[in-house]
Amino acid sequence: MARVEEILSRVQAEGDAALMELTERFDGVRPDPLRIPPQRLADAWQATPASLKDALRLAHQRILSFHQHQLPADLAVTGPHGELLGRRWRPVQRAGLYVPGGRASYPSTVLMNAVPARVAGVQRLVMVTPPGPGGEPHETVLAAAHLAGVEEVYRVGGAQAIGALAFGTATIPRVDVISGPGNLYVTLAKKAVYGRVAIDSLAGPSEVLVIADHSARADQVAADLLAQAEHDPLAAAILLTTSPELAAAMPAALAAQLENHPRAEITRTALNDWGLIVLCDSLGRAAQLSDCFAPEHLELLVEDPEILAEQIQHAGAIFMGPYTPEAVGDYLAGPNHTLPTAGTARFAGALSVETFMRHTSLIRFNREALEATGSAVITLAESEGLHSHAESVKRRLN
Ligand SMILES: NC(=O)c1ccc[n+]([C@@H]2O[C@H](COP(=O)([O-])OP(=O)(O)OC[C@H]3O[C@@H](n4cnc5c(N)ncnc54)[C@H](O)[C@@H]3O)[C@@H](O)[C@H]2O)c1
Ligand SMILES: N[C@H](CO)Cc1c[nH]c[nH+]1
Ligand SMILES: [Zn+2]
Repeated sequence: MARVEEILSRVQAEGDAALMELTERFDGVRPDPLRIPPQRLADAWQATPASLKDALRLAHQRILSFHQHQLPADLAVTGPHGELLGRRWRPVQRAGLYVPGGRASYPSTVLMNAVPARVAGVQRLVMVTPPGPGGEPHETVLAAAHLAGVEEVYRVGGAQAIGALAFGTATIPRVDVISGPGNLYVTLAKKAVYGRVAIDSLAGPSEVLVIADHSARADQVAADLLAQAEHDPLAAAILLTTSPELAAAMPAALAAQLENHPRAEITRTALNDWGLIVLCDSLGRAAQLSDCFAPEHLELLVEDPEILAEQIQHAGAIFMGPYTPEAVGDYLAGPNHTLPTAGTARFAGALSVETFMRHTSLIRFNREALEATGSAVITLAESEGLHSHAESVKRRLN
């Protein structure tokens, strides 16, 4: 946090100059100019191989149709005296979309950020993402931005990008909401700027917790654990199982898939530091332990996952049954893959259309309503010692 605060202070004080200098230091590239020309996004889409275009279109379509169901409805309630009480939803004006890009590239996160923002009706989408070693973000990230209708992309990442979106610089506009996942620096920066801007959640290094019984296959459990461990050395991969045979088979199953693994170093570090296999005496006990951790992703590889899911209180997303590897949720199931981590699923949920909206209360009293309730308002105001509050009602009633 001390490092992040130093980065944020520099961005606030020095603006674009700090973005150049910090990106050069952390990403090895001076991003001058910061903005990716809009035509580059269209060109990247044109250059995308047909099979990848099809996969992106399928993901986009499924994510869009799921998020369209999330649009919240306005509320209009008539009180007992005919007074109007309501709640009205409106989009924020500007959204900052963080797309990670340090240890892997995340075109899927472009879609997971941009689709709900567009469904919400946000006017201006400002995407930030770190430049790769060649100086530009990954080609497919740019292509996905084009597909999702994002035109404004800046090649800056890390805490400095979050600072730019929160404070604004000469080039990057200050936004109302920052969404999107990232590593520890990004996540702590979002936490630090919260209050100046809204954020979706603390969606940091990935986590998976698998609850498995005797019906689960060791190789599939291993693949699912490795799939999150490979994101980041700080990723967590935990298995809670009631099957001694499965627990005993796991070390060999993991080792086999780690052989010649292209991301073996990151993955091994994550497993060593944040990996765990726990033998539980019942599925109920496993559910309790899972709730203590409140995982970002919870997989239920058990005979009756729906019954077990009912017992779970805290999880960012629950994946049920043998045909639901967590990876389907990462890419195209439909619900958002940007999810709270580090125990914050106790009080936060997935990025959604509401992330990019806020609601305003509406109240319209008529004379009858004020006459019926005014004396109670006066009594309450006087009990709080707030003279003019009471007066504002009295002057209408008299
Ligand atoms: N929770 C979720 O919903 C979710 C979804 C997708 C990805 N993720 C997570 O997102 C993260 C992506 O991380 P990443 O690193 O690949 O990309 P990233 O874009 O989050 O971070 C890269 C940036 O970190 C900064 N950085 C790196 N080292 C630094 C240092 N020593 N000091 C200051 N800044 C530094 C650099 O500016 C760099 O641009 C992973 O942790 C992954 O698990 C989470
Ligand atoms: N598992 C990540 C969320 O923790 C999301 C993701 C994107 N691409 C692959 N995985
Ligand atoms: Zn993933």
